[in-house]
Parts: sequence; structure tokens; C-alpha cells
Amino acid sequence: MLVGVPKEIKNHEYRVGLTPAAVKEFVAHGHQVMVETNAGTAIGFTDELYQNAGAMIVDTAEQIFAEAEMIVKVKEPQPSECKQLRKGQTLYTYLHLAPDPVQTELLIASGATCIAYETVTDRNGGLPLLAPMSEVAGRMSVQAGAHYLEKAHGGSGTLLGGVPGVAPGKVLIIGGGVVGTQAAKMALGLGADVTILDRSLPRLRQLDDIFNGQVKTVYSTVDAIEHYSANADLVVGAVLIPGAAAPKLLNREHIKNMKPGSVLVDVAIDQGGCFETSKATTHQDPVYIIDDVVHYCVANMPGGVARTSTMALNNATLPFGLALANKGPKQAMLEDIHLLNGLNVHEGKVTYQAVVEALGEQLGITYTPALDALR
Ligand SMILES: NC(=O)C1=CN([C@@H]2O[C@H](COP(=O)(O)OP(=O)(O)OC[C@H]3O[C@@H](n4cnc5c(N)ncnc54)[C@H](O)[C@@H]3O)[C@@H](O)[C@H]2O)C=CC1
Ligand SMILES: CC(=O)C(=O)O
Ligand SMILES: [Mg+2]
Repeated sequence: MLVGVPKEIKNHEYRVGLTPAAVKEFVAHGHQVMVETNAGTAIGFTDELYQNAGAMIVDTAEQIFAEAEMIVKVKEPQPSECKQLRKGQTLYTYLHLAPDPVQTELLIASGATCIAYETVTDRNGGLPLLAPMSEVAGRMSVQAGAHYLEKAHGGSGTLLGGVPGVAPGKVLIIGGGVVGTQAAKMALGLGADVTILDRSLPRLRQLDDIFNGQVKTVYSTVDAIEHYSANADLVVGAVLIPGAAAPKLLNREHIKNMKPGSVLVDVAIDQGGCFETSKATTHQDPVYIIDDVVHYCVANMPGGVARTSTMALNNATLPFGLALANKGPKQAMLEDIHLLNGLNVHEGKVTYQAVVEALGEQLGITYTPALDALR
């Protein structure tokens, strides 16, 4: 198969779909790989490293979209990229369609086979291609929160760890999955006072064990959200209903009741955000203030540590990517239900139910089960 890797074009996005090491694996399996010039230069993956791994370096993304049978990316395709996709071509990347009607319509119109990293599953009920970036974003969320709590950055001037004689800052984490767990680790490491809300009791039990009672675990209700957000210095939004638009858990009233200078980090912003006042921001301009509360809503947080993130992402995406290339996308998905769960759009049909639930009425689209679409 001819695999193509264009340079990412989203704001301050320096990750790249394949590392040189991953290119070498594709080549070892008999595939050809085209990489756009300078796709990885910013994070030390030079054209020379890609050439040494067996890639062809090409000058333009246009050539890659025109010739490659499978496009491997990181972020959702931007409109100019969507318009170059075509029937018979496979797109393997993050999509986050539920909050994104424009992209959804463009992918339907393209006729391409679009596999979303974030809905591929594993046998333990996890999301193996989302997990590495959730690990990164969870860890970054507390770094970002601590930064914006500083006075000069708009915050209340609170040190999360406190000092002897002064109580630590309070961190509220809503959603105790991968992002939430990694955020809790970082916050505890700084010495903060950490509370995690989740609506899964089994998950709260696991968290109590993992953290040996060092974090407070609380069942997520409107009342709990109201109480804990009003007292928090930093709130991390880390909920997920796979593939669906994020539920709005903090409303405008809750945010008005927060302490002036407190910080919200809405990691769930890539699925539309879990705070009413969230709107996506970029690494270039990451924060804004509403009701004296600093909002950090960067939709591609791992892009900020693009070298670590690219390697972590490739560790997870490589086996599925190789299966797609080795067997052909259709056969690979028919043989693996977990990869099939990644299929969101195929030849103009939307094959992921939560996307249709979010956008069906607005776009006038209906759901086609993935197996029916492939047959
Ligand atoms: N902004 C960014 O750059 C990035 C964003 N993300 C996003 O972070 C979010 C979280 O991802 P993961 O931690 O991997 O998901 P996960 O599936 O591991 O965890 C989500 C948790 O939310 C809980 N939950 C669901 N509804 C809830 C509710 N109403 N109240 C409390 N808890 C609730 C679930 O029980 C689960 O434990 C996703 O939207 C993901 O796409 C992930 C990586 C990067
Ligand atoms: C998951 C995601 O949105 C990201 O890594 O950018
Ligand atoms: Mg206020």
C-alpha cells in the first residue's frame, strides 16, 4: 500500500502521523511511504531520518492526498484537507466529529473511509488510541492550571502545593478516566488537595485503590459539582462519553460562583467541552476570562509537547495502521471489531451512532451500522 503522511496544519501542531521508526516498520512490511517535506523537522524528525527509514520525501501535501491510498495524520483534517480526500482512500487520524458539523459534512462528501483514533476500542473496554494522548493531556492539565493560577497570568496567585503553614490549593477533577487519573497524579505530586468526581462507582473504587486514599473520590451529581467547583482553585474537565458530544456539567451559574482567579482547564474541549462557557482555544492564544475565571480550552494540548506525544501516539497507532495496510482496510476491519469501532464515515455514510445522535437532525443524516456500510 502507498501510505502518505502530510505535515499537520492546525495551529501550533508539530506532531506527525508517523515517526521515522514507524515508517521503517511499514517499509519492512513491503509498503511505500510518502512524507511531506519538513513534516517532522520541528520535533527533530528530519527529512534525512525519514529517508533513512525508507520514506520518499515529497514537496507538497497535495501530492500526498492525490496519490496515497491511506493518509496517516494526527489532528482532524482541516477543510482544505477534507476537500482533497476521495472515495477509495482511507483516512487514519483523530476526527472528533460529534461537535464538528462542518468536518462531518466534508468527510461525508469526500466518499473516503474515515477511521477515528478516538473510537477504536480494546478488549478491556478502553480506547487504546486515545489513551496515550489522554495521558499527556492529563499531565499537562495541571501544569497549565498551575501556570495560569499565577497572578501575572490572570490567576488568583495560588500555589497548588501551598507551603508549610499555608494550606494547598484545591484541585477538582471531573471524570476519573485516563485524563483524570494522570491529572490527579500530577496534582498530588505538587502537593495539592485533590478531589475526583466520576459517575462510575467501580471507577471511583479503583481510584481509591490506585491513590491509596490520598485523593477524595466523590460520586458525580449536580450537587457535588456545585459544591466542589465553588471551593476549587483549579477544575479539570475530563469526562468522556466515547464519540459523543461532551455533557455540559458546569453551567454559567456554577462558574459565576467560583472564586475569582480560579482556573478551568477543559480537556474535554475536543468533544465540545464540558463547561457551558468553554470554546476551543489554541496554543498561540490558550486562555480567556469569563466571570473572573480563567478558561484554558486548547483542543490539541499534546501538540504542546509534540515530540513526546508523537512517539506515544505511534506506539499505539502502529499495530492498527499496519493491519490496515497489510490486509487492506475493509478486511482489516472485518477481522477486528475493535478497529471496526473506529470507522466513523465510509463512502458517504456515517457509521458511528453517537455522531448521528449529536448531528443527525442538524445535518439530516442517518446512522448506518459499520458492517452494513462495508458490505
Ligand atoms: N484537549 C486535548 O488536547 C485532549 C483531549 N482529550 C479528551 O479528554 C476527554 C477525556 O478522555 P479520557 O480520560 O481518555 O476518557 P476516559 O473514557 O478514560 O474517561 C472519562 C471518564 O469520564 C467519566 N464520566 C462520564 N460522564 C461523566 C459525568 N457526567 N460526570 C463525571 N464523570 C463522567 C467516565 O465514567 C470516565 O471515567 C475526552 O474528551 C478526550 O477526547 C484527550 C486528549 C487530548
Ligand atoms: C486527542 C486529541 O484531541 C489530541 O491529541 O489532540
Ligand atoms: Mg466569580
